[in-house]
Amino acid sequence: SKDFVKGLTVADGLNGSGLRVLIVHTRWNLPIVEPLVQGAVNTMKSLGVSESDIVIRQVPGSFELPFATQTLLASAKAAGRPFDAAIPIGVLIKGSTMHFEYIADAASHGIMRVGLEAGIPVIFGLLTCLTEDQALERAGVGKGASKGHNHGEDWGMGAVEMSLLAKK
Ligand SMILES: O=Nc1c(NC[C@H](O)[C@H](O)[C@H](O)CO)[nH]c(=O)[nH]c1=O
Repeated sequence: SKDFVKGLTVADGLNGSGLRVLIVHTRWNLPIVEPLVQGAVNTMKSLGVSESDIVIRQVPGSFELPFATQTLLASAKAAGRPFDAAIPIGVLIKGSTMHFEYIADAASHGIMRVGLEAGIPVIFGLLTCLTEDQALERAGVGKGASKGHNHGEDWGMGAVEMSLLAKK
């Protein structure tokens, strides 16, 4: 398999056709969140997921991601249209207070718990960055020549891979 990113390679033979995936993204830091969402969508489509099977919803900030993911997974299941995976996407950038730490801690533990309790793979789509440049780099829109790597692409691949793991 070709080298997808340093430390993460493409899992061979991923076929995402027929999978339904939920993306919940924040409006906080939207100029960085948008390329992350696009990276996840593009990668999932390249792995066979239909655009109509990718549902995109938004919330104010990362603290709202666990609740939104939980409630949207539950309502889709109740409607008989369950999701195979969810990708909550948010960008936390350290400010001058401890706010960042508390949200990062709450959101990361919350996102993990939602997946385990729902029995549906939930990808950790949270960037926790100390500077804006770090966040831009990890959304593939960095100011440097390389522009960095879009982690949204990894999250899209992970959603397909984890959905198939659960189905085997
Ligand atoms: O503070 N910084 C950030 C932030 N704060 C808002 C928080 O997530 C929540 O929406 C509010 O506290 C209201 O519940 N949300 C982010 O996604 N990134 C940040 O960098």
